[in-house]
Amino acid sequence: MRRAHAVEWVRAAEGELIARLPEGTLMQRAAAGLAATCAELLREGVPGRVYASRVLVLAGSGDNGGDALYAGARLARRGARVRAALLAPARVHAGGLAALLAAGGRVTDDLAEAERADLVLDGIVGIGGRGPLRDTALPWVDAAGRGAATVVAVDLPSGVDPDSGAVPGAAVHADVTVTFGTHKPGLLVDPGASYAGVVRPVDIGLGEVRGAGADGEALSTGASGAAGRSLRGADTTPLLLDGHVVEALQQEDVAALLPAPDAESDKYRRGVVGIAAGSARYPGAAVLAVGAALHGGVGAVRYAGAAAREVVRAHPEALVGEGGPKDAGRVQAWVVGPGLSQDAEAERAVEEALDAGVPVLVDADGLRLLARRGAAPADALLTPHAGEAVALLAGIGVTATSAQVEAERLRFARELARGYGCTVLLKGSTTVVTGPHGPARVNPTGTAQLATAGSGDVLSGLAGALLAAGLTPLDAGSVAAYLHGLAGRLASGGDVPVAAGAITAALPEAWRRSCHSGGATG
Ligand SMILES: NC(=O)C1=CN([C@@H]2O[C@H](COP(=O)(O)OP(=O)(O)OC[C@H]3O[C@@H](n4cnc5c(N)ncnc54)[C@H](O)[C@@H]3O)[C@@H](O)[C@H]2O)[C@@H](O)CC1
Ligand SMILES: [K+]
Repeated sequence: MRRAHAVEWVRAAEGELIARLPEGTLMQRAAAGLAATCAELLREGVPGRVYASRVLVLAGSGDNGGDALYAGARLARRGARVRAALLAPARVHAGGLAALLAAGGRVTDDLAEAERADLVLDGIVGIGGRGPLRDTALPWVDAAGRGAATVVAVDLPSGVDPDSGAVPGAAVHADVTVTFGTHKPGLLVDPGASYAGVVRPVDIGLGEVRGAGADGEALSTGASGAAGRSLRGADTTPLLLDGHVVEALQQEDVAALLPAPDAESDKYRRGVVGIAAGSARYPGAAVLAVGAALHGGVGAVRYAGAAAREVVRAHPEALVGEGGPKDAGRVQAWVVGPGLSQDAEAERAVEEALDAGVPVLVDADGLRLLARRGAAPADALLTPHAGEAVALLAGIGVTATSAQVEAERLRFARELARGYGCTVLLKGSTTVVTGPHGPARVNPTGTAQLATAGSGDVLSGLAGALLAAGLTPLDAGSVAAYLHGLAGRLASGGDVPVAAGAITAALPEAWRRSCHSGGATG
C-alpha cells in the first residue's frame, strides 16, 4: 500500500522525532537523500556526471529552501557548479546558505542561469506553502521551463497544496519530486499529482515514530471505520489523525482483496449481484452494467427492470426479470441507477434497492433521486462524477460547482461521505474512494481514456459485483476503480480512444494481471 499523510500528521511525527535527535539531523537526512537523487539524475542525463554540471537552487524562505541549499552544498562538494537564487534573501535558511557558500556555491540573480542549468532544485516552498507561487518566483520558474533542465521538486512541487492537491494558480511542473518521510496527499491526487512527475520517497526515519509508517510499512490507521483523532501519548497508541491518511492500492493489495472461489463455492455462495438499471429508452446502461458485473467475481447476476429483453439478448448468462428489485430473487448487493431515468418507476426501484437490507451501490439517476433524501444506508456506495457530486452536495446543503469539486476532490468526497453517512467513490481524473472516517483511497491506474460514454456503467456493475462477493464498500470501490483503470489502459494501449465495451472486454486480463505477481500499477 502506498500511503500519504496530511501536513498536520507529518508535523506531529516530525515533532516527535526532532525531540529525540540532535538538532538538524532530519534536515541533513532530507538533504542527503535529495542530493543522492540529483546526482543519480545528473549521471543518467545529458551531462552524464555530477562534476562540472550546472545546478540551480531556487530557495524560498523556509526549511524547504534549507533542504535545497544543503543538497546544493553536497553537489558542489562533488564538483557541480551550483548557483542559488534567493527568493526572500532576508529570510533565507542561514545554515543552508552558509553551507552552500562554504562548498563553493554562489548566489545569483541572473535568470539565464535557469535557462542553461542541467538541473533545477525547487526549494521555493514545501509543506508550509499556501496559495499560488508568489511573483518573485515566477520569472525563475518560467525560465527553468524554457531551458532543458531536469526540474526536481523538493518535498512537493511549489504551488501545489500539500493536503488537497489543489493548484490555485502558477505552480512548478517537476520531472521528479523527492518527498520526505511519506507521500503527501497532494502528490497522489489531481491536479497536484500531474505536476509531480516521478515521485521518489526518501526515508528520513519517520518509521521510528511509534505507529508511523513510511511507504509500505505498517501504520495503524484505525482501518476504515475508526473515528479516532490525534491519539498520541500512551506507548501503545499509534499516531492517528482521522482523515489524515490517503492510500493508493498497489497490485499486491488488490491481489489480496480479489474474491477467489474455493472448492466449496457454488454460484450462490460466490454471491449474486442485482442490477436495477436502464429503461425502455436507455437499455444500454443496463447491458453495460450487467456485462461488467459478469466479470466481477460473483456466481450470478440478476437484472431487474425494463431492459430485460435487451440484457438477456446481450448476456444470456444473466437472470432477468421485468419487475423491480422487490420482485427479484435474493441478492447480496444491489446496483441501482445507471440509465434508470428519474420517473416514478425509477424512484420506486431506488427505494426498493435501498430497503433491501443488503449493500447497495447507487449511481447516475439513482444519485439524483438520492439527493432528495439527503441520507443513505451506512453500507451504501455512492459513485458520482463531479456533476452528480454537485447535486448530492446540494442535498446536504453544500453549494459547490463541478470545477470546485474537481479542484478539491479529497475534500468534497469526504464531505459527501460524512454528509450521507456512507462510502463515496468520486470519479474523475483521480478517482477518490472514502468512508465518513478513516483513510481515503486514490486510484493509481486511471487514464484519461476512461472518460467515455458508458464507462461509469461498467464501473458500477463491476463494483456492485465485488460488493456482492463480500468486499466492504471501500474495498469494492477501490478495487473496482483499480481494475477498471487498468482495463482502460489495456484497451486503449496508452492513447487510443476506447469504447466502454472494450473496457469490459479487457477486464479478465486486468484481473489476471492484478492477481499475479509481476505488477500492474504504472
Ligand atoms: N519539519 C521537519 O522536521 C522537516 C522539514 N523538512 C522540510 O521543511 C519543509 C517545511 O518547512 P517550513 O515549515 O519552513 O515551510 P516551507 O519551507 O514549506 O514554507 C514556508 C515559508 O514559505 C513562505 N510561503 C508560504 N506560501 C508561499 C507561497 N505560495 N509562495 C512563496 N512563499 C510562500 C512562508 O511565508 C514561509 O516563510 C518541508 O516541506 C521539508 O522540505 C525537511 O527538512 C525534513 C524535516
Ligand atoms: K518545493
